[in-house]
This record gives sequence, C-alpha cells and structure tokens, in this order.
Amino acid sequence: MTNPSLLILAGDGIGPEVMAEVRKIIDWYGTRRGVSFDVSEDLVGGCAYDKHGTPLHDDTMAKAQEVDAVLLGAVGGPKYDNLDFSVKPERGLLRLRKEMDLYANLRPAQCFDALADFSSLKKDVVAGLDIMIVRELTSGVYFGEPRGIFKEGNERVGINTQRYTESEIERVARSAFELARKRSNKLCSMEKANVMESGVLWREVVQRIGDTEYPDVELSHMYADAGAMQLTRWPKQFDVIVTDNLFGDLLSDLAAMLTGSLGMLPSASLGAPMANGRPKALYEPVHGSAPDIAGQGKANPIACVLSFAMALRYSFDMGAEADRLEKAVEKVLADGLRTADLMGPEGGAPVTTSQMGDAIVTALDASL
Ligand SMILES: NC(=O)c1ccc[n+]([C@@H]2O[C@H](COP(=O)([O-])OP(=O)(O)OC[C@H]3O[C@@H](n4cnc5c(N)ncnc54)[C@H](O)[C@@H]3O)[C@@H](O)[C@H]2O)c1
Ligand SMILES: CC(C)[C@H](C(=O)O)[C@@H](O)C(=O)O
Ligand SMILES: [Mg+2]
Repeated sequence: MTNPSLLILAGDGIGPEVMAEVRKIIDWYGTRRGVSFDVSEDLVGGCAYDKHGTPLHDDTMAKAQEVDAVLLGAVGGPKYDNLDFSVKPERGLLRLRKEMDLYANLRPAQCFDALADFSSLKKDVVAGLDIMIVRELTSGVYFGEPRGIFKEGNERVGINTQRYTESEIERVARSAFELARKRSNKLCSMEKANVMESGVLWREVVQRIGDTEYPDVELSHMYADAGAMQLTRWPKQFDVIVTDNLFGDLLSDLAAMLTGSLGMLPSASLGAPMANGRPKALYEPVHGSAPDIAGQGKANPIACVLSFAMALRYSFDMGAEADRLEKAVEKVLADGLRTADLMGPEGGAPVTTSQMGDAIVTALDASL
C-alpha cells in the first residue's frame, strides 16, 4: 500500500514557523506509530508571488488536486498589501478553496480547561465550550459576480455580489446536519433573512433539508448579527452552526477569541469525495500570517498542530490518533506551558514556538 500523501504549503509570516512544529509531529507518527506520509512542499501566497509572480503557480494547484490532503500555514503580509488584487497572497488561498471545491469549512472552537481563565469572557461562560462552525467556503460574496471597482458618473463604485444557488446551500447544509448527528443533534443556521434575499433562500433551503432528510436534528435559525451577540453572551447554547462565507469568516474569529487566542483554532476545508473515497481536503489554522510577531519565535503552533489532528480524523480515518494528538495538546496546556499569546497581563515566561512543539512531541511519547 502507498503512504498517504500530504502537500505542505507553509506560506508567509508565521506560517513556516508553526508548520515546522507540525513537521516534528508528522515525523513522530512515522518513527513511533509506523504511520508514514509522503510529504511534498511548495509555495503559496507572498512567497510564491516573489518567486513566480503569482500567489499560486499552476503546478502547485495541480499538485494540490492530486494529494490526499493539503496542509497550509498562512498567507499575506504588509509587503504585499499594495499589490493588485489579482496577485495578492490571499488570492492563492482562495484559488485553492475554489478549484478544489472545498465547500464545507469546519471551524471548531473548543475551550481547553487550562485556558478557561484566559478568555476575555467570564470563566463559567466559556469553560467546557465545544462548538463547531461550518462556514460555506466557495461561494457567496467572496466569489459572486459582478465584482470590481467601476466608474459611475464622477465617482468610483466598489461592487461585490452575494450569490448563493440552492445546490450550494443544500450541500453545505448536509455537511452541517451530518456533523450535528455525530455530536448533539443540534444545528443553528445563521444568515440575514431580514434584509437579504440570499438569506431568505438560505433559510428556506436549510429548513427543507432539515424537514426532509434530518427530521431528528433540532434545527433553529438566527440572524447573524444576533448570532454574534449570542455567541458572546452564552456560547454554550450552540453546538453546530452553519453559515455563509462572509458571516462564517467573522463569526469564527469571534469564536476563536472565546477560547483564548486565535493561535488555538484549527480548521478543515472539505469537498466531495475523491476516487479513493477520501474527501478533497485542506487543513489550516484560522489565524493569519501574524506579521507583528513573525520571525520572533513567538507564534503559537497549536492551531496548526490541531489542524493536522483534523487531517488525521477527516482525511485518514485515524480518529484514535487524532484524539491522542489533541490530548497531548491538552496535557502541555494543563502542565502550564504558554506561548506569549496565552499569557495574561500578569505576564510570566512564555515558551517559544519550537519549545511548544517539542513539548507536544514529548507528551505524544508519554502517551505510548
Ligand atoms: N488563512 C490565512 O492564511 C489567513 C487568515 C487570516 C488572515 N490572513 C492574512 O494574514 C495577514 C495578517 O492578518 P491579521 O493581522 O488580520 O490576522 P492574523 O490572524 O495574522 O493576526 C491577528 C492577531 O492575532 C495574533 N496571532 C495570530 N495567530 C497567532 C498565533 N498562532 N500565535 C500567536 N498570535 C497569533 C497576531 O499576532 C495578531 O496580533 C493579512 O495579510 C491577512 O490577509 C491570512
Ligand atoms: C486570508 C483570507 C482570504 C481568509 C478569508 O477571508 O477567508 C481568512 O480570513 C480566513 O478566515 O481563512
Ligand atoms: Mg478570517
């Protein structure tokens, strides 16, 4: 049997720093668990632009289509802020999502016990929190046409279009209902049906899929602005949330901070099954390239490490190994290890990115 294949696209800023820690964990699985991956690496984002004049070379896109899973670090940075939109680092990531047709973006927000004190919310509001945001990732206002900056009379007008077809809503709704069934059978759908036609359609379609295919799942609907408010008021009322591309972008950053730091939140972007039965998949932390701390050894690698745990679970059917890795992360946090983003105002001595990665590997060793 051939080894499962992984394409690593570490990207820009802290991307390569956090990915180096994931490499240690991939190596650990090879040497200690006999689970070897065929790993290849390539460029995405600003570093790809620097080399090729494009944030994602066609050859890299082709490789991404062939492998079992892609692991991505982060893209972007101030150096590229003034580039034309078509070659900005972020376009590389958006192209991967679109051409791999990764329509269901799973963004869990879990509050580790050891960090409950660290959230900006009160401890009892976040302790034990475990929610899953399913963000539609290949459509909506991110991709709708027309788009652009146009001349209209004496001034310019910027246009983006929110657009959803029924089938796009149906497939992401099914992903969310399936997840809800594996968790606590509760799904909340968020849109703005009070002001947007695309929201009206979204609500109707999600309700129909629920009524006809998932009558056992308790379905509720909420306007996305109220959803943001409820997520900060009492987040534990939610289990699975399904929402569109833009609202999902905002709500998942909000949910990340409930757990203490953006440096903690992983994600899985999944598409339709390939010929081998595995879904098309890309795994990446929710955070970006963090230019303010890049190159200083300060980045928290946990979001990227937990993204690899999601790969073990969703691409490679290794749920028990994913549990092992998540428990190893839990252990290092319980032991008090903190990167700088997890230090309170009282301060203390943070560990470096690399020390955090090493500690996770040591905890994995201890799990055997
Ligand atoms: N998936 C991605 O690649 C992705 C996601 C979001 C933003 N971006 C891009 O990243 C660049 C910077 O964006 P931004 O500053 O709005 O968001 P960001 O997520 O990079 O950073 C926001 C804040 O969180 C901190 N932070 C983020 N990840 C951290 C980690 N692992 N450990 C410790 N602290 C961490 C940063 O230091 C910063 O203060 C932009 O070019 C943006 O487009 C990329
Ligand atoms: C970098 C950017 C294109 C991306 C998005 O807006 O989707 C990011 O914010 C995310 O959340 O993955
Ligand atoms: Mg975002």
